[in-house]
Amino acid sequence: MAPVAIAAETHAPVFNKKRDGHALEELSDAIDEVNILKANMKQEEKGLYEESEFDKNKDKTAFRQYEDACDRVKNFYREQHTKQTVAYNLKARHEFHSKTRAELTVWEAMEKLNTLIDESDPDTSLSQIEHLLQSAEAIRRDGKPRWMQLTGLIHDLGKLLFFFDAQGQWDVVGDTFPVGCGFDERIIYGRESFKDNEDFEHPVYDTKFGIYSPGCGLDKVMLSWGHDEYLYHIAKEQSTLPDEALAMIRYHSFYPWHNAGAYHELMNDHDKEMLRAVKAFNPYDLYSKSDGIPSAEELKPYYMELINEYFPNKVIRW
Ligand SMILES: O[C@H]1[C@H](O)[C@@H](O)[C@H](O)[C@@H](O)[C@H]1O
Ligand SMILES: [Fe+2]
Ligand SMILES: [Fe+2]
Repeated sequence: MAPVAIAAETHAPVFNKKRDGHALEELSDAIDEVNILKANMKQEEKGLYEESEFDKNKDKTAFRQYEDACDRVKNFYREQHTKQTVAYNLKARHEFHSKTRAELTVWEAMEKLNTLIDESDPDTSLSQIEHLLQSAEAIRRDGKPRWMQLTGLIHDLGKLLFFFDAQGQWDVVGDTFPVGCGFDERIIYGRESFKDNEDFEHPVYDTKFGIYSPGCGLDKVMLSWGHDEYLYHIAKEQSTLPDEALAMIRYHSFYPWHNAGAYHELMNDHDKEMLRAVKAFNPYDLYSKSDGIPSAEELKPYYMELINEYFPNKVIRW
């Protein structure tokens, strides 16, 4: 018997490159399509303030332990609390409004951020794109509104500042606090950590209301300059995100306010409503840091659609 006939009788799986290669390609295209459809399936949306499942099983005592933090974090805050002054704040705001630093899509901005490791953060050493996707995915899994999922995805994009006008990380990352009124004990490492700041014990800037007045509203208050303030201005001008989203962006690092209850006497009625929104956002930012690492490539189609929904111009002026 000829060898060819034996192969045919035993049905040996002979790979035919032309025929089978094509079938494999089609199969892999079909799998890609199913994945994209799955990612795009719109879930039932829950309300912003509806009870959340997300942080129920998180050990909250495992986060933000600043007394036990490493020197990298302690040194960061010593420098930040020394250099964030009224004078610097005015200068940084002026510089911000004076030019466009770059033109990038939201996704390109996320990719650019990928090399930055945040020195102020005791809870994660992941790259920023991973942290952004973790936050967005936690919000999405909980069925929260689409605009909030997008807010999770972009909330730290202001850290791009580091690649533009920043003087280090101290004017980009870390918790925020007001300048121009008294440094509150509830800021990380307390008042003592401001002793080398030129505004410390200043006759106006370091008094309870300083340059502000009771109930004046946080819009009038200069928060220390960094990623929140920077992205807030960009999102306010270039997106259609609602006020709650803008507040989540502007105040998410203002822990002395949203977490420790400081500076409440500066709030107006609108701020009281916004405080609820910021508090609803916070667990997804903080506790998602211990979740698994999401795959940017797989999630990209879903989030691209969200980005296009709220940023009418594809290219953002940074
Ligand atoms: O270290 C972190 C980090 O920089 C975050 O992006 C910021 O939002 C937090 O407030 C801060 O504690
Ligand atoms: Fe942040
Ligand atoms: Fe964050």
